[in-house]
Amino acid sequence: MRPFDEDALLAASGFSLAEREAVYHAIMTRRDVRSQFLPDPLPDHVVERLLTAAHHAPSVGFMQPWNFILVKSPTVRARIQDAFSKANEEAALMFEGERRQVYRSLKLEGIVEAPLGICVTCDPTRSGSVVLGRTHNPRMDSYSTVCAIQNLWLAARAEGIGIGWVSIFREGDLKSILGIPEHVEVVAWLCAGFVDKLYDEPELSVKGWRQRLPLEELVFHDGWGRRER
Ligand SMILES: Cc1cc2c(cc1C)N(C[C@H](O)[C@H](O)[C@H](O)COP(=O)(O)O)c1[nH]c(=O)[nH]c(=O)c1N2
Repeated sequence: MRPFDEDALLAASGFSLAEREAVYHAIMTRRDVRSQFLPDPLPDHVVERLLTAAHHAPSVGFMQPWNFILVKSPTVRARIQDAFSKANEEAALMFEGERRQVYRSLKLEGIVEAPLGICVTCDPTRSGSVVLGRTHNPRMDSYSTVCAIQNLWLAARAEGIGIGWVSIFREGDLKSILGIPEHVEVVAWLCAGFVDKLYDEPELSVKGWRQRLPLEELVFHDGWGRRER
């Protein structure tokens, strides 16, 4: 049994205290960015670091189903924003009354403001039809792609780059604008750009849309709903 002594745990991790704190700092201060993007272009070598972080994510059967479509073209980004606007109007109508008003007041994308868009896709055919670990749940390839996105998001935080995930689209619109093959899934449109400030808390929480749930309500022991240890 490992001792629960903090110094021993740290020594066993192979991380210095500062390194460990840096990991948690990136996790706790990462934010979804919609409107604080600076216009400066992102240097290619920094984008390369973000993509390398993404590419080191875990993936089911090590299938690495992702692709990253880097979109700098303002014209293409304007078309993507049109696709968002159409879907966002449909989305607004799904909320009732005052909630619809609040929804309409939220800024939910920075597609044109951010100097780089990254469309992250998942190719379910990447390593044949039978994939180790995906045999009984085909969604595992999408989950793997989401792991890559989270790696990129955290690396971006450490680089002073904000990321905003936009998902309010009809997938077919993005596919036709970007020429994505039918069998490939669009997982995310990420807005990326330098930021000089970030919200301390999720913007949706600051703006009263929804608050963070207490962790203890979400943790069960030895079965669904069991809160006692
Ligand atoms: C799969 C997925 C899809 C979306 C998001 C996230 C994820 C994980 N988020 C961002 C989301 O609103 C945000 O993560 C939460 O509000 C928590 O805030 P922080 O990320 O901690 O700042 C998001 N935000 C937004 O403004 N427009 C969007 O379309 C989406 N879509």
